[in-house]
Amino acid sequence: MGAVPSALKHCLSYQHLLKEQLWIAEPADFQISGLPEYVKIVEVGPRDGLQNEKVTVPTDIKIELINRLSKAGLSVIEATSFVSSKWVPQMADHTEVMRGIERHPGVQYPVLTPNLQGFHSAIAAGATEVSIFGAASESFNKMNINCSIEKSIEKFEDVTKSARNMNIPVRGYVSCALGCPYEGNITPAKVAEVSKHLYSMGCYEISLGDTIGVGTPGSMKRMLEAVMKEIPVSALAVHCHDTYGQALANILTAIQMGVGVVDSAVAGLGGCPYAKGASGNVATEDVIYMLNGLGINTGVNLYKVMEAGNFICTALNKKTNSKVAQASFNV
Ligand SMILES: CC(C)(COP(=O)([O-])OP(=O)([O-])OC[C@H]1O[C@@H](n2cnc3c(N)ncnc32)[C@H](O)[C@@H]1OP(=O)([O-])[O-])[C@@H](O)C(=O)NCCC(=O)NCCSC(=O)C[C@@](C)(O)CC(=O)[O-]
Repeated sequence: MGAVPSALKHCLSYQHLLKEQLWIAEPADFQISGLPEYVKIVEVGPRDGLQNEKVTVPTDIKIELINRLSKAGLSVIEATSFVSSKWVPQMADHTEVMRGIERHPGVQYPVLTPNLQGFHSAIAAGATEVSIFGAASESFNKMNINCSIEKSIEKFEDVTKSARNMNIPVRGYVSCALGCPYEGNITPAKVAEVSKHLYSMGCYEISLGDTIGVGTPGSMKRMLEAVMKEIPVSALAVHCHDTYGQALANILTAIQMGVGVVDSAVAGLGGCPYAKGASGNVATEDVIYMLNGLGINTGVNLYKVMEAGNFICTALNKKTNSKVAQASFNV
C-alpha cells in the first residue's frame, strides 16, 4: 500500500474500525457455509452514478475516476452510455471517455447501447462490451427509451445480432424488477418473462434492477425464485438502489440464493433520470465491507475504492453516500 493521502490520514486514528476489513482487500480467513467464495462486483458509478448529476462533470474527471477504479482491482467498470445527448446530456462525452481511459488488463469497460445507432458509435469509440437495458414495466420503458417493451426487444435483437457477429459480449438489464415509479407493483412473472427474452437473444448476464430501491429481502426472494425458473442463477446479477435502505439486505438475500454478481456505485452515487425520487445505487464500499466481513473475496481493494470515492465526491462537492466512507472519514 502506498502513502496515505492527507484526506484519509485521520481515518487511521479510528481505533474502533476493524483494520483488516477497512484497509486490506483480503477477506476474513473464514467461510460461512452456503455462501460463495467469490462475488464479482460490477462498478456502475461512472455511468449510473454520474448520469443524473445536474452539473456537467468534466471529461477528465470521469476518466480519472475510471482509472482510479481500475487500479482498485474491479474487473468490470461500466464506463458511459451511448444514448441520446438530448435525453442524457451528462453522457454526451461518451466517445472522449472511451478514448481517454487507461485499459487495464483483465478489466472490462461495458457501455450502455439502447439501439444499433448506440452500438455502432460505441464500437467506433473502442468499446469491447455493451449492455442493453430493458424493463419489466411498460411505462418505465416508454419513459426511459421511448418505446414499448415489445419494440425494445426488437431493437435489442438488432444489437445482439451485430454484437454476436463481432464477438462482443452483451449484458442485459431488466429495470423495475421490484417496483416501478409509474406502475407500482411489478409481478415476478413479468420480470422473468423479460429476462428470458434478453437471455435467449444472447446476453451472457442479466442484471435485475431495483431501480427505485423499494424492494425488500422478501420481494427479492420472490422475484429471484421466478427468474431462476427461466435462467441459470450463474447468469444473474442484482442491481440495487438504496432508496429505502434495503439494498445490502437485498444483496445478501440474492447471494444466499446463489447470485454471484453485484452491481454497485462508488460513494453510492446515482439515480435514474427517468425514475424520479430514486436515490443512489448501493455504495461499492459498503458492499465490499459486507462481503469482506462474510469471508467472501471480491478481489477489490476497499482502501483504493474509498480513495476513488473521496476523489469523485470532492470533484462533485458532495457528501459520500457510503456509510463505510462516512464512518471512516467522520463525515
Ligand atoms: C433510446 C433513445 C436514444 C431513443 O430515443 P428516440 O428519440 O426514440 O430515438 P429515435 O430513434 O427516434 O431518434 C431520435 C433522435 O435520437 C438520436 N438517437 C437515437 N439513438 C441514439 C443513440 N443511441 N445515441 C445517440 N443519439 C441517438 C437520433 O439520431 C435522432 O437524432 P436527431 O435526428 O433528432 O438529431 C432515447 O430514449 C435515450 O437516449 N434515452 C435515454 C436512456 C437512458 O440513458 N436512461 C438512463 C439509463 S437506464 C438506467 O439508468 C437503469 C439501469 C440500467 O441503471 C438499471 C436500473 O437501475 O434499473
